[in-house]
Amino acid sequence: MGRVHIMDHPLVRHKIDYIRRKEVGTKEFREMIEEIAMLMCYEATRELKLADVEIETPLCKMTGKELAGRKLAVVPILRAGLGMVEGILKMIPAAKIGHIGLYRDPDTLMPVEYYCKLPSDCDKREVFVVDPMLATGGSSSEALAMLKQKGVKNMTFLCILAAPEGLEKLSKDHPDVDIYAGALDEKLNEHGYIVPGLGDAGDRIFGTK
Ligand SMILES: O=c1ccn([C@@H]2O[C@H](COP(=O)(O)O)[C@@H](O)[C@H]2O)c(=O)[nH]1
Ligand SMILES: O=P(O)(O)OP(=O)(O)O
Ligand SMILES: [Mg+2]
Repeated sequence: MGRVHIMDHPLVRHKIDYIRRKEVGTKEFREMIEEIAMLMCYEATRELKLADVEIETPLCKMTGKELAGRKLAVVPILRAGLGMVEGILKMIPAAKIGHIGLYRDPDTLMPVEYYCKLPSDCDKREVFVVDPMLATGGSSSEALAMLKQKGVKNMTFLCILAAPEGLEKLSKDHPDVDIYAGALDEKLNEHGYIVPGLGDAGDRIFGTK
């Protein structure tokens, strides 16, 4: 059964509540999304497997540890997920990157697919799927389903803000996937926006509004 982890680190909380402010501009918003993603990645990789490795320090030989097991991939849901990629790569620089393009139809709130390009060996990798906003859960649930169709079995989903509705849908549709959320907000409004939220993450990251 996948687990839901709501971050409780003071740095994450401080940074999230900072960028919620409507006066925070594109440059600062983008930089802080990256920093939050980096901190969340640190937590979400806690259970990666290690193996022994023989090394030599300037003083002596020792048995050290190195990452072992499955290789990693990061898959942002376009566009907004792109804002989290650099932060995650700071922690796991060797990860490969796939892209899933989904936009949310403004009337139906249903996800519409427009792009999918994944590493060819994605099915053998541990995949971190990222989108800053888990609102209705439609986009992230669809993205995870697309990845499962390509044979991916090991996935973790990371978002910066989650609404209760999205968390419920995603954990019901994909009970095998661990979910990490920077903060859990109160509700969705009638347009499917997270409240209190931070607005449209894609527009704030790319300055398109
Ligand atoms: O407050 C919000 C809510 C949503 N978004 C964008 O929508 C999708 C996720 O919406 P779902 O309803 O969960 O499919 C996400 O990719 C965001 O780009 C937002 O920016 N702000
Ligand atoms: O989910 P949307 O429609 O908000 O997409 P984008 O991330 O491109 O703003
Ligand atoms: Mg958007």
